[in-house]
Amino acid sequence: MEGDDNLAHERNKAEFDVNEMKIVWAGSRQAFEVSNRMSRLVASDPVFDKSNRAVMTRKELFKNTLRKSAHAWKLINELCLSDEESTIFKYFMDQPGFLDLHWRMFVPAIKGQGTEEQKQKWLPLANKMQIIGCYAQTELGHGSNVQGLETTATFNPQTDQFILHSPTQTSSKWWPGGLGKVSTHAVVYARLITNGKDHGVHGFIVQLRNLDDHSPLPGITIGDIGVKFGNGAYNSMDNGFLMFDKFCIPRDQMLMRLSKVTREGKYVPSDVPRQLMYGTMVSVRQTIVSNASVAMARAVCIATRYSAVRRQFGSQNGGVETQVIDYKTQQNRLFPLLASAYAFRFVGEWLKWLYTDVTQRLEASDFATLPEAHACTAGLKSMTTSATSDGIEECRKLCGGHGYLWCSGLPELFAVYVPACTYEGDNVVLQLQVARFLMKTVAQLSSGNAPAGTTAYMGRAKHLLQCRSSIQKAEDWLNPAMVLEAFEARALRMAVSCANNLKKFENQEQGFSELLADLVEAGIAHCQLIVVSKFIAKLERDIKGKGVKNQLKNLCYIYALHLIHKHLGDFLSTNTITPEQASLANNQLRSLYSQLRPNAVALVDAFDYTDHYLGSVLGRYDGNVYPKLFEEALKDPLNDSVVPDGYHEYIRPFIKQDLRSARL
Ligand SMILES: CCCCCCCCCC/C=C\CCCCCCCC(=O)SCCNC(=O)CCNC(=O)[C@H](O)C(C)(C)COP(=O)(O)OP(=O)(O)OC[C@H]1O[C@@H](n2cnc3c(N)ncnc32)[C@H](O)[C@@H]1OP(=O)(O)O
Ligand SMILES: Cc1cc2nc3c(=O)[nH]c(=O)nc-3n(C[C@H](O)[C@H](O)[C@H](O)COP(=O)(O)OP(=O)(O)OC[C@H]3O[C@@H](n4cnc5c(N)ncnc54)[C@H](O)[C@@H]3O)c2cc1C
Repeated sequence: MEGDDNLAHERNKAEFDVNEMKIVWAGSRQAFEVSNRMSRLVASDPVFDKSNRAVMTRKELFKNTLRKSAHAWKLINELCLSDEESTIFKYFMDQPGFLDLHWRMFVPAIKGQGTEEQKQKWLPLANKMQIIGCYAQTELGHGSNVQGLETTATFNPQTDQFILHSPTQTSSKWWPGGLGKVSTHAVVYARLITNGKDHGVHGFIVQLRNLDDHSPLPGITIGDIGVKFGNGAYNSMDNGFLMFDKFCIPRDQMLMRLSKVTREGKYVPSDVPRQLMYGTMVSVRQTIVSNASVAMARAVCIATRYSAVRRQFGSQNGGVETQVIDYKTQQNRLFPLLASAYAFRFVGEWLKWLYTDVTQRLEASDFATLPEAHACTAGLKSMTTSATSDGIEECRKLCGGHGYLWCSGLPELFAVYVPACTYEGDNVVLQLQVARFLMKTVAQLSSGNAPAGTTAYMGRAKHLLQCRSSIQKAEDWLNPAMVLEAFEARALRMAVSCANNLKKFENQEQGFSELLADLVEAGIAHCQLIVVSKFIAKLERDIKGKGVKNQLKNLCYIYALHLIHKHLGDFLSTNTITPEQASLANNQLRSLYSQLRPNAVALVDAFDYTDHYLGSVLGRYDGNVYPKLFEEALKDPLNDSVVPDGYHEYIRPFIKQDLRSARL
């Protein structure tokens, strides 16, 4: 059977309304319409071609990214795209570049931390891209430990200026995207010093380059930090370094919405939590969770379509071979990833709601939910990006040898995606923030304060610490209350176990250091509970379309039960379930895989990705894999000539046994 016949046959088997599922995936009919229109607008424009990124030199790749960015900006203006449309348009451009940092970090940092006057001055320039900005926080010596940054901003009352200085090599800014070659400005984080006193890290708007000829301003040393992981991939981004040599900026360029420095040099501390200074990171972490579902879906779409096209073994007497998607091992690796894509989509929707809610509360000076918002954004960013990076790599392996080809789309996707485990907060460091939050919540349980939000379940500690799961047969694992209870009991018991172990240490910080590995596991268990509970909550909503809810139910329970299988040690060692109940979960999982199987291709079609966005010969909508693999191979520059360059110098001497003449 040809690839296109395979996929057409798969699509005919679907038991649900794919068009309605597309709307559930997009979040609303309107969101679907925008996403569909923007992705096709990008795909139809030859400037956004991505086919030769792997064979471009770094300079070519970078210049091509500038070209794409300029073209995108021109189209956004000509077509009067809304903010929502232009964000999605840039996303489907699928080209990491300075625009990401300008719009996602520089502009939000000014919006969140600038005074009204500062916003009035800087935002119109930034919104029209008359200045281009980046987010310069990380230094050569410190990234995770923000309080350990070394760059100084010393107030000089004589000139009413701050003097920015990099006192050591390790204080050089290192990593900011867009800094190396493009940005004219940056929001720079530096230690504020007034009257010889260090007030800790604060944000400043700093001009870096001359607006006429783009040269760095005197007192500024700046450049790109060099080639990063993978061909093409994130190398389109100019991650940069920056050093200040007593560089002066006016006082009104300190971001002063939170704390201030007066004309006399008096420091006026913030009367709101100083952590609001970290607000830009919280906002980006929230969007990274939604992006995780997109990246996971992209990899899964490629692996699912290819698994339906690919056949190996199983033929008798020359008949058709088995589609590899029919092997239970393939399903056991692939279907949980498909379920994870949907799970991350829905938790991303919820996190967006939570973030909007906390933002509105902060505007009304209600800071009560800030720790929860920080824990959720940090923990879910960590959990979903780790799972997605691993998932993309698993999808590559699911595609066998061809998955290793650049044109499968998976190596580049992995190389672009994997730094998400590090940027915007290292995943272990962020998960430890969740653990701290959990330890505080557990410590307060005896005080009578009922925990709220995502830790509300801890208020039922008495029950959850001693309950035994009442699962008796495999179908019980489709009971939402029973599944939730298992995840709640496991998460609570792991957190309480850490808290009890902490008590054994006289010094709590030392205890925390000793127990770091267990604390991370407790944080992950809590985050997995959040994802499962938000998926279950989604099923309780009104979901339209023939068979759509049924498919979502299958995916939800596949997500939950595969986690039980993967983290069985946690569930058994906390006595949350018995080995027999675990075995029933496995039986149920196998049955769910069989139910999902005929719908697999339609479930990835529901992502509505264009072939342009997927960028994969293996994941093509028409399944026409083999002829296109040949086409791609023939395009490789090595195939430009039949006899390769270097033949006469380095190959012929071997064959003719005249190695003395080889030019070594
Ligand atoms: C194939 C091609 C595909 C192409 C695809 C293209 C698609 C593009 C999509 C792109 C998507 C996104 C683009 C993003 C681009 C990424 C850019 C990356 C940018 C960066 O990385 S910027 C730098 C980020 N840096 C960090 O994240 C640093 C991490 N560290 C910290 O955040 C903190 O320092 C900390 C570790 C969390 C805290 O450390 P510490 O405890 O020492 O901190 P403090 O003493 O300052 O605070 C203590 C107190 O405060 C609480 N707290 C900490 N942070 C926050 C917060 N943000 N909000 C609220 N509260 C906070 C902390 O919990 C403590 O509370 P406690 O006292 O214990 O109650
Ligand atoms: C592609 C990319 C883009 C980036 N873009 C930007 C940008 O635009 N702007 C910007 O300012 N920065 C940017 N960064 C920097 C990024 O935010 C930092 O690299 C990140 O915050 C991690 O910090 P680090 O590099 O100092 O890691 P480190 O903290 O040095 O981590 C090294 C190891 O130590 C472990 N570790 C560290 N602290 C602890 C602890 N307390 N407990 C247990 N383990 C610990 C970590 O888990 C990790 O395994 C970017 C980075 C990358 C890779």
